[in-house]
Amino acid sequence: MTIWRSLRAVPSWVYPLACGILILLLPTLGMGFAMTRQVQLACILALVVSGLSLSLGYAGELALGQAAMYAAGAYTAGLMSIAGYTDILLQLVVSGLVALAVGLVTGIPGLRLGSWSLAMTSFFLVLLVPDIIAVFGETTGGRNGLSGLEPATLFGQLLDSDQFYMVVVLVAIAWFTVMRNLVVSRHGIAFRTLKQSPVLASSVGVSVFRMKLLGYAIGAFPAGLAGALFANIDLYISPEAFGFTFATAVLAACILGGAASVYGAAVGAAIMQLGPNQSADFQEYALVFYGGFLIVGGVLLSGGLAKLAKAGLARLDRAAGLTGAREAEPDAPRQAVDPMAGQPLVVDGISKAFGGNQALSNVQLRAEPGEVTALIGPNGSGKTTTLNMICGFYKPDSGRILIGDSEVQGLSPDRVARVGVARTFQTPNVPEHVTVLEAVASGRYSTDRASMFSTVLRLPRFRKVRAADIAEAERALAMVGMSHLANETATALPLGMRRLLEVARSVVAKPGVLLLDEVASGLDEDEVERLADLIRDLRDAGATVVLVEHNFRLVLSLANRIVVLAQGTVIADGSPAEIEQNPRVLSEYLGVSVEETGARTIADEEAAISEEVKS
Ligand SMILES: Nc1ncnc2c1ncn2[C@@H]1O[C@H](COP(=O)(O)OP(=O)(O)OP(=O)(O)O)[C@@H](O)[C@H]1O
Repeated sequence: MTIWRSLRAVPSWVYPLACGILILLLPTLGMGFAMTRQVQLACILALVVSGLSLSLGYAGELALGQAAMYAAGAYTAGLMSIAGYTDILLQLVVSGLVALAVGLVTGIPGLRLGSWSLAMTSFFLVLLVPDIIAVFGETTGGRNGLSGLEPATLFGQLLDSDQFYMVVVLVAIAWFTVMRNLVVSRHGIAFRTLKQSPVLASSVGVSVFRMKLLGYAIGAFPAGLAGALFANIDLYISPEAFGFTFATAVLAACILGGAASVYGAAVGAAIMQLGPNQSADFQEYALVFYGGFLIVGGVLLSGGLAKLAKAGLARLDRAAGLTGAREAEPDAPRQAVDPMAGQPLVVDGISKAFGGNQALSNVQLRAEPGEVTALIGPNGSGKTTTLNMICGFYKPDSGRILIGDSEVQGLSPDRVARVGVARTFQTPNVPEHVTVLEAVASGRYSTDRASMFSTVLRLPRFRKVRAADIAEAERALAMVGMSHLANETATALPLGMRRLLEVARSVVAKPGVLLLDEVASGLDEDEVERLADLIRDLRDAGATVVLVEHNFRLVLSLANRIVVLAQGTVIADGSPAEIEQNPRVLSEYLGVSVEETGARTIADEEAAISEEVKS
């Protein structure tokens, strides 16, 4: 176990890099031509599969178009070679960019239409590839294939087979480094968040359309690189290599290795290429095999080999005492809340109808910095619709919403988030496979931008933003008393902790307006008390807090101002003392009249009801 601990102390990127270097040296270790050719084909397949991982495993978009982008890359390189541009670096760059362009052009309509459209358009794109190649037969060689390619060169020097092998492996190492850097970054977390919940992603400032398109289009780039390398292996390409069977093989390798895993793509591709693909009989029945595997593997091997490997690692870590199921410490001390620059929120006469259902009519509400404004009302009265309207998930039919001086009605949710609105959800929404610290840091996506370019190259800008993300997330966790849970898996936390995590994620970007949607529901009394203290601290630090809550006693203890909704209209707006005595509120909210109850307040009524429930 000491050995295991020492091995785990080594940074995790060292192992795949060491594997890559070993593969690079295989010819010098005596590996023969036939085998090195298979290794090259495995690297090429791994590049294509890795592109699919990005869009399917990380951005959550099923798209089979990688085969078409692979073809685009191969034919670009092939035509360049015939035209005398044999430099492999030039071919790689141009083929990658052409594939990226194909990804962008084919991804935009598919993603605009939403739902399964990208899966369908990319599926048809793959089916069309042989026909497109045939239509441009004079240039592409049509169904007979493209021959007459010149051997690849590098800086004017002809590459022999060993040197070309090194190029293939180095390109694969370079791409997997890029992929790893992208995934281990705020963009990688944004992809995971998007896959889990587009609503959550947009509420932290991620543009869902842009991010999905980026996932699909960036995934096209390695397919283009793979195509350029493939064209130079046999110096001949034919349309059959890019058909539906290949697309299914890519999908099968992706599922086998684990779609949401950087190196799973390489493992899945290696197994496919060095295993079944070697048999001529298999080639004949490949589609049946892949189809069968996708059905069985999709069910039995969800998460792929990567998931099994992670489970094995976790078990060994536990055995070595490196991690342990840590008990939640609800009484861990909280740090003070940093000053917050809250903005006034004005909801000015918004109305919204869903078909014939008038969910909101002329709703007015105002929330000030340094105050808790509670929004209450019976089920279906329009509280969540009002929050969704403020966040940009619904567009009001009429009326205005102002955050400070900025009008936000009609803006998309990610833009509203960037103006400074943060929220928690009725059911805590936490992405899978991320740590508590990463989940909290994801709330800063719309602040301190670090481009994907600076991220994959680990430029100073990326390092600066990452340091700020970690520092702010640590402060937010200390503020909610969860510092000790920073490295735990976020989804493994109990409900109360996940609610606190959401509060931390909401405040980490110092929002102008903080919307808390039924944040106390499902919590026990101690947890509610702890949460109430936190909300008070946030209020005192200057935050503008809007609290949607059914727990009326909590509302009374926290709110500076209460707005009561019933059937989509504001029926009362005032201080807790005023609202508590308001006869209309009493009758609408609890369905009792003042005559029946004497001069009792809502809190009394709630207490009486909960007594009845207990007995
Ligand atoms: N997307 C939608 N499509 C159609 N109707 C909707 C939609 N969202 C909300 N509604 C309707 O709008 C009205 C207000 O619902 P809303 O969820 O805002 O109420 P609420 O006060 O938040 O209720 P609860 O306390 O149960 O969460 C309801 O009649 C609901 O059916």
